[in-house]
Amino acid sequence: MSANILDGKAIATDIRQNIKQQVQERITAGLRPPGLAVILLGSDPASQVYVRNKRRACEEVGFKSLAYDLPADTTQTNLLALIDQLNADSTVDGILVQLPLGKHIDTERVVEQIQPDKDVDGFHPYNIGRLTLRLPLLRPCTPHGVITLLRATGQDLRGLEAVVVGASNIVGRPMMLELLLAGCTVTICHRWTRDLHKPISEADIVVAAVGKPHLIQGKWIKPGATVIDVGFTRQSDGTLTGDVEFESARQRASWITPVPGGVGPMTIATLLQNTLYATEKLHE
Ligand SMILES: Nc1nc2c(c(=O)[nH]1)N[C@@H](CN(C=O)c1ccc(C(=O)N[C@@H](CCC(=O)O)C(=O)O)cc1)CN2
Ligand SMILES: [Mg+2]
Repeated sequence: MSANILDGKAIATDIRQNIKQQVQERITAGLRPPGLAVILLGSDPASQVYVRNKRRACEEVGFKSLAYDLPADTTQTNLLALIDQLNADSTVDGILVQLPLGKHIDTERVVEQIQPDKDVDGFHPYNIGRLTLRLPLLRPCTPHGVITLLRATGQDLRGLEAVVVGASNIVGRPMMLELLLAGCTVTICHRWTRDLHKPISEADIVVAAVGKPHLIQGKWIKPGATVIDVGFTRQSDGTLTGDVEFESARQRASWITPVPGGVGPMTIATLLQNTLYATEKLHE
């Protein structure tokens, strides 16, 4: 068996095209474009790339993009004051602070300063609480993007056994909640999990979100399973490697995401969906 490739890049392109059309319809109807403010502290090269891609994506679909590039030593007080200013700006529908932040900043405090109806990353405790209670509003982009990919396989997700490897606040934990909401039976593995092999070998869906190249061996995958690789590590030769042994997993799975071009592009497409949702459903 050789798995079908779940082409996140192509699916994300379709989503972006669809959003662009909806924005054009808004403009034609005399409505304002959605506005997204993206805040970057410092000059971490990877964060700079992600932020540049987010701003480009905004411009491409016709959103108003507000860019705030602040020095690495910006104080928490000044960052909170900028967020307050954006919270009060009625042309801003979404506010995003690129993570990770420096050690002198309390990330949770910063995230909580963003008004929940403008929290297009879906990281605010209010939005995570809503997702936990089956009342989602703004949902974390990468996990919700993974659900979009799983839906694209055409499978009924209800009753499937899903394993999430990695329990981060950005991906693993909200991924567990999204899969639960979709009707899966979910197991979450983390740094203290003693045996990864057993739950993975029984899973219909494996979502790997650790950031350790080839942590998940291809021979562990249950034949016919769907494998979603959220991890990406840049190797010394510049290539990107996922958490899953791609070639051997591909021989057993029915669907698998590539790295790059799988989950990554879905994160930004979902961010655009969240911003449009905030504009139309939360601010009008
Ligand atoms: N405020 C936030 N910070 C961070 C988030 C987030 O969702 N919100 N997620 C990650 C970084 N991230 C977006 O910010 C992100 C990471 C990777 C990709 C992506 O497209 N990956 C490509 C490969 C990119 C490459 O060549 O390096 C892929 O997998 O195809 C998009 C967004 C942490 N911070
Ligand atoms: Mg910190």
